[in-house]
Amino acid sequence: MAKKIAVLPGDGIGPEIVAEALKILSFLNTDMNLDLVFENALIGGAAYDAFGTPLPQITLNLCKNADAVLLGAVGGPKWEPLPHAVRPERGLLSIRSELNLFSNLRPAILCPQLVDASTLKPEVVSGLDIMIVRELTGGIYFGQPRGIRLLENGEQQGYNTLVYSESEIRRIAHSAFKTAQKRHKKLCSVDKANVLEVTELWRNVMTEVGKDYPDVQLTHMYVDNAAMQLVRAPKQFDVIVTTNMFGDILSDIAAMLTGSIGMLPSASLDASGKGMYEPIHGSAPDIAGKGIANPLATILSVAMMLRYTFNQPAAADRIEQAVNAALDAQVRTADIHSEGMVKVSTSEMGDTVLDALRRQSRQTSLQMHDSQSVGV
Ligand SMILES: NC(=O)c1ccc[n+]([C@@H]2O[C@H](COP(=O)([O-])OP(=O)(O)OC[C@H]3O[C@@H](n4cnc5c(N)ncnc54)[C@H](O)[C@@H]3O)[C@@H](O)[C@H]2O)c1
Ligand SMILES: CC(C)[C@H](C(=O)O)[C@@H](O)C(=O)O
Ligand SMILES: [Mg+2]
Repeated sequence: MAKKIAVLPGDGIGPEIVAEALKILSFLNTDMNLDLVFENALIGGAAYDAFGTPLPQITLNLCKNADAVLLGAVGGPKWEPLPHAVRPERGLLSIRSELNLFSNLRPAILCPQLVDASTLKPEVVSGLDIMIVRELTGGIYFGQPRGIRLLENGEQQGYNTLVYSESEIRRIAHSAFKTAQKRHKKLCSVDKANVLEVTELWRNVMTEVGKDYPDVQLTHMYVDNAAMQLVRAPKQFDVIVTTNMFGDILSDIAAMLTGSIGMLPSASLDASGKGMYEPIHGSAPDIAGKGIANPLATILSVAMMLRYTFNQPAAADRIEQAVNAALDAQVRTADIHSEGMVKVSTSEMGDTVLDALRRQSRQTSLQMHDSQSVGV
């Protein structure tokens, strides 16, 4: 049976980068008989403008009935005056929560061609390959109570609540340990257990779950130190597991180690492996509509979709190889451009990746032809 992908372009550069990712996915769908079908829906500010809510029921139903979701980005200055409950960002939080996408994988990999684009010295970053596992449906993003209230003395007070239950910590811990087992078996849990009781519980549960994974070396680090260590010596990390808000911040830091926030993809998974795939960056209002956004984070998110939800590692490998080939061809969007490279637009970058995929197909059919000829 065909597998359905819900496509939510969102706001700002969202539609521009999703269009490039769909070029790639549609080509592979035909080339590799993946049997995928696509259906679009509105989310974020675009949904608010059409329906008065950032997550309309029709979008939610589509996503619940889909096998995977591809999302661009949401938000922008146009919707900033709105009350929080209907802001574009709340649509994104609601879909993550409604689909139970508690495990957010954010790989920070430095492509060798972009060593010069990294903010760090080559010897500090070359070969960088770390995975941030961010808890995505709990913590301060969702804790109640929240709001802004009027105090008796007449001043306003803003408040949010950082809460984690043992079961929420335990499930992200298992997800992180399993991720580490498939990599270099090193897991660093990042918290603020010296100050926040909730993350003392986080640390205790991580340690307890760690007993089920004796092959994984577990360490703990405070978040302020982790931010510093990511910039000082990022290759000390293999897998990092952390809370919703700390993961949000640390992944933007890690993005710059890879050259640009436009390079970092993500997978947000539920317990069954169903997932939503999106770049970690936002709607980039400052460059929206200019055709200069980097689509590679979204294209690489599609590779994660093929690997994690559709169990198509060969198709995922092809995308990653094609992205490498595009970088080898020295084309660069503005955010990763450096002297001597060819500056390209969003769609030209997508086309270059597509050309590389086409070349792979031709090479494969030539090889098949050659081996058949030899057989004759
Ligand atoms: N997942 C999401 O949908 C998501 C993530 C982050 C921020 N946001 C929202 O996006 C809006 C803008 O937020 P922000 O400016 O803080 O963060 P942002 O990630 O949108 O942009 C930060 C900077 O990075 C640049 N940038 C981002 N993506 C890029 C790309 N693909 N190619 C080249 N440059 C890129 C932007 O031009 C900007 O200078 C806000 O409304 C915010 O809430 C949404
Ligand atoms: C837009 C916002 C809700 C979102 C988050 O904080 O999770 C974004 O920053 C991200 O990293 O996906
Ligand atoms: Mg973020």
